[in-house]
Amino acid sequence: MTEHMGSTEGLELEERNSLRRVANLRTELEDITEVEYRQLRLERVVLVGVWTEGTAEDADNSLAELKLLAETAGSEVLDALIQRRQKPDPATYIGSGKVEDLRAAVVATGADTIICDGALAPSQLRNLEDRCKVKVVDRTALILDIFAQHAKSKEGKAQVELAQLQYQTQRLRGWGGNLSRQAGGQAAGGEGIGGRGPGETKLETDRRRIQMKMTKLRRELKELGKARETKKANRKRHEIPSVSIAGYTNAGKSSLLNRLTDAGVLVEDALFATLDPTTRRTQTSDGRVYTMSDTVGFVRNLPHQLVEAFRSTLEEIAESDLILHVVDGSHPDPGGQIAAVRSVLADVDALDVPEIIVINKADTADPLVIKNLLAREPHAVVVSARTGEGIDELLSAIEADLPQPATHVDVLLPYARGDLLNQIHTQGEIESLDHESDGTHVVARVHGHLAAELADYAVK
Ligand SMILES: Nc1nc2c(ncn2[C@@H]2O[C@H](COP(=O)(O)OP(=O)(O)OP(=O)(O)O)[C@@H](O)[C@H]2O)c(=O)[nH]1
Ligand SMILES: [Mg+2]
Repeated sequence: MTEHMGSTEGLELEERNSLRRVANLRTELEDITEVEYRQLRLERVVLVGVWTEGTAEDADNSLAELKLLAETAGSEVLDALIQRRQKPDPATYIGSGKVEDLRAAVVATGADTIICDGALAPSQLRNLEDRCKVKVVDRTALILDIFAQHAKSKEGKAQVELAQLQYQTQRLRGWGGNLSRQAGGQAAGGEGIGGRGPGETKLETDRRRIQMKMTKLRRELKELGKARETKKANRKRHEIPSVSIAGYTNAGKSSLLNRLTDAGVLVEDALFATLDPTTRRTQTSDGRVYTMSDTVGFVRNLPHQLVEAFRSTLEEIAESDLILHVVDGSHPDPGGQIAAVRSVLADVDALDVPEIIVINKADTADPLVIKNLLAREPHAVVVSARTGEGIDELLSAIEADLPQPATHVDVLLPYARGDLLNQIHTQGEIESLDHESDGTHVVARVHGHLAAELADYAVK
C-alpha cells in the first residue's frame, strides 16, 4: 500500500530494522523503563475499531486510514476487526464478548500488538492488555509514534518527545502487572494489575524521571522558540507576505511546494512525511517577494497533546497572510478531510486567515467529486501537483489574495538610488515606471516603512 520514493527509503528501513532488533529483546525488558518499552516500534499488529455512527463506508475509511497509519509506523497489519455498537464499552472499548474474538485473532496471527481506532482511557487499555496478553495502543499513541520516527529538527524532536511523555505519564501501569510477567517470562500468577511490590517503586521512579525530562524539554523548546521569533520579526520588519500550505496528511502539500517553488522537499506516499516546516522565498509575476511554507499534515482527531506540542509551529499558520488549504481530490472523503483540517485551524485561531482551497490530484480524482467540492467551496482552484494542471491559475489566485501594499507613492529616484528602486520591485506593486533624464519616475503602492524612506523623493 505504501510506495516509498527516493533515497530516504534505505535509511528509514535501516532505522526501522534496527529498532525491530531492540524490540526482539523481550527477555531483557525488565532492564528498561516502561517508557522505553512503550516507545518500541510496533511490529505485527491487529487493528480493532468500534463503529458508532455514520455509514459502513465511513467505518471502512476509518479503518483503512488506521491501516495506513500503522504501516507508516513500520508495522505489518495481520488482521482487522470492527464492531458496531452504540458507544465504546467503558471497560474494554469493544464489547466483552468481542474481546474473545480479538484474543483469538491475536493468537491465530501471532500478533504482538493491538491498535484501537480511537482515543482510549488508560483503564480500557489496561483491561484489554490483561485480557489479550499483548501490548495495546490507541490511535493517539500510534500517531505519536509516527511523529517520533519522522521528526528531524531539534525542535520537532523535542516537541514530539514532550507530547509522548505527556501521553505516557497518564498511562504508566508499572511493571508489576501482566506486562512484566509476559515480558520477563515470570510465572503468570494471580497477582492483581497495576503494579505491586517492586513494580510500584519502579513506577514512581519512572514518574519522577518523566517529570524531570518534561521540565527540561519545556526549557529547551522555549530557547528554540526564541530563534523562531527572531526570524519572524525579521520578516515582519521587511513586511514580506507569507503563505502557508496546510492540509490533511498525504494531500500533496510538499509536492505542491515543490511545483510552486522548486523547493526539492521530500515527497512520499506515506502519512506525515513532513514534520519540519520548510520555507521558501518566491515572487509574484511582477517581482514582489513572498514566502511559502510547507507544514505538518493534519489528521482526523489529531491527538490533543500533539496540537499542544506543535502549537508554536501551527501558530505560524495563524500568523500567515494566506493559507493554501490542500485537499486530496482523489480521497474517498475529501469533505471530511477539509472539516478535520478546519477544526485544527480553529484550535490555533487560524480561521480568519484568508484561505484558498486547493483541490489536488486532479489527474486521478473523480470529476464528479471535484464538481461537488467546487459547489461547496467557492474559493477553490483545481490542480495537479503531478502534471502541473491548474498551477498557473493557482499562482494568479495567490497573487490576487496576497495583502496589497497600502501606501501610494509617486517618486523620482536619482539613478544612484538603485537600492530603493530594487526594494520597490521586491516589496511593492509598480503602477508605472519611466526612465527620465534625472532619474526613474515610479508610481507604486508600497508598505509604510518603505514609503517613509521614499518620502524625500516624492514628486510634488
Ligand atoms: N496522482 C497524483 N499524486 C500526487 C499529486 N500530488 C502528490 N501526489 C502524491 O501524493 C503522495 C503524497 O504527496 P506529498 O507531497 O508527500 O504529500 P504531503 O501532503 O506533503 O504529505 P505529508 O507531508 O505526509 O503530510 C505522494 O505519493 C505524491 O507523489 C497529484 O497531483 N497527483
Ligand atoms: Mg509533506
